[in-house]
Amino acid sequence: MDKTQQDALKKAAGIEAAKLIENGMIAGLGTGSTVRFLVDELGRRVQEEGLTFTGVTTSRRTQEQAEGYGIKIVDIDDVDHIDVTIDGADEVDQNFNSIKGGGAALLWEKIVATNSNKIVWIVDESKVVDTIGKFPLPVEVIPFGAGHVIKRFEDRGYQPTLRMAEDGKPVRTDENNYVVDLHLELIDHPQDLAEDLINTVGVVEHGLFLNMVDTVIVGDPHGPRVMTNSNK
Ligand SMILES: O=C(CO)[C@H](O)[C@H](O)COP(=O)(O)O
Repeated sequence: MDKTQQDALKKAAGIEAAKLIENGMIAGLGTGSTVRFLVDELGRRVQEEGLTFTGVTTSRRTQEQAEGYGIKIVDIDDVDHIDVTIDGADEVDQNFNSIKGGGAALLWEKIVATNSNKIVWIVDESKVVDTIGKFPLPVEVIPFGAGHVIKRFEDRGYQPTLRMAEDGKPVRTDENNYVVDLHLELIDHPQDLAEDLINTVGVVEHGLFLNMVDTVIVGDPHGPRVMTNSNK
């Protein structure tokens, strides 16, 4: 699949998901290129159809895009609930285990998702896999002592790399932390890995989102299809 085809599938999933947002809702808005299409469509509905809703965003990038359309964005601590969060994902398997954080927004994404009544992900079909792990697993790490955390990951065979920006400096998250990507190829025991990572001092959060999502809208050449998680 080339990028144009992939973008068309991302866009179709984003437009489909935008239908879930109704007047008066509080909606979590994710991060990434698929979510950009979602926010474009929500912006269109706000401007052309008079849709009114309040957004909580998972990154400053999404906040800027949404506010550009006149969508009201508030701080997560200014709302007592989030009706639904719509976000992208990097990989998702049939058990609804997923890797997120390709866009370095995993920490806010997990906080917003954890505080949402319903979680929806929008992906193109290439993101649906048998077993997660081919996509490098992002881990958000405190800069102080990050070299030692990376060394620990190396010792455990996780094949870590510090994510670098185009300016040659480490990528910084919205919380000013680093992102370390683990090149694991196959994650057979995601729960064990998640526990190991979160118990490593210096790790703030990891990109394993295990059985959190309710619905995945998959951009498919035959039209968006829905995967529903009945085991959550
Ligand atoms: O987790 C994310 C950002 O941290 C994104 O949702 C994920 O990387 C998918 O991005 P895209 O829609 O660009 O493929």
